[in-house]
Amino acid sequence: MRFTAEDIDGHEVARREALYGPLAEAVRELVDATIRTEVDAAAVQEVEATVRAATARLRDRQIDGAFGVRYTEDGRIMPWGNVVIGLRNPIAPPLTVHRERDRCWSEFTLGAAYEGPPGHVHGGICALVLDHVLGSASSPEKPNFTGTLTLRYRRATPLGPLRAEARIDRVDGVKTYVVGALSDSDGVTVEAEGVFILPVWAREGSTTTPT
Ligand SMILES: CCCCCCCCCC(=O)SCCNC(=O)CCNC(=O)[C@H](O)C(C)(C)COP(=O)(O)OP(=O)(O)OC[C@H]1O[C@@H](n2cnc3c(N)ncnc32)[C@H](O)[C@@H]1OP(=O)(O)O
Repeated sequence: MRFTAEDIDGHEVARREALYGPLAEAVRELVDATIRTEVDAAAVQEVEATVRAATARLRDRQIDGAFGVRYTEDGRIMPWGNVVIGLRNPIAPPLTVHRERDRCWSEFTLGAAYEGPPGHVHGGICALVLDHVLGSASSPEKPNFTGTLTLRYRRATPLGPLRAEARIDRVDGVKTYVVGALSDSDGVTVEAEGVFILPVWAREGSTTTPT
């Protein structure tokens, strides 16, 4: 498991955010446009060549494998490759998760890239978002892992503006039980319950390391 310390200060973090955030946002727009475009064949082929050239340019220099979770010496976490919140991940909507004591919530919009049933969010994407928001609520600091996630899809979730929220129900040793929901403007679409578990290597007195 890749947790990496980066010896950089707040200014450097901000510089990288300002550099890579707009790139990821531009690629999100590209994904949306790729799904929805109706331009002619020549224009599609021209854009394909442009995109392939842009990808090759970025690959001139790249890391091996995934981004991992990086952190600075002053404790700032940079989960920039994360599929839900990652600043550098165009697949991430991305969510900004807010916290207040034992509750977390996020308001966000899911567009054409997240479609399952026509005009509606894919059920796996609902699970993805709820897993992350419930997991965030389960612990402000420690890296809890999803042990069990149970969902009840009450009605289809329309693409568009949505809200996910979660709160701790109870804590039992290394297990934190969390409840939450995904909602649109008409109310709850998906209910969720999760058991989040502190992995062995993060437990008090553990001498094991993340694998
Ligand atoms: C940037 C910040 C982002 C924060 C939000 C992140 C949210 C997203 C979270 C994820 O997506 S994590 C990725 C998906 N999850 C995994 O890949 C987990 C894979 N499974 C594991 O790593 C281990 O199986 C797990 C850590 C879940 C448990 O293994 P352990 O060996 O640590 O469990 P252990 O045997 O010590 O059991 C501890 C307790 O948990 C219980 N338990 C174990 N596995 C369970 C399970 N799967 N479900 C429910 N309970 C479980 C077990 O019965 C026991 O209960 P008791 O204390 O009452 O005896």
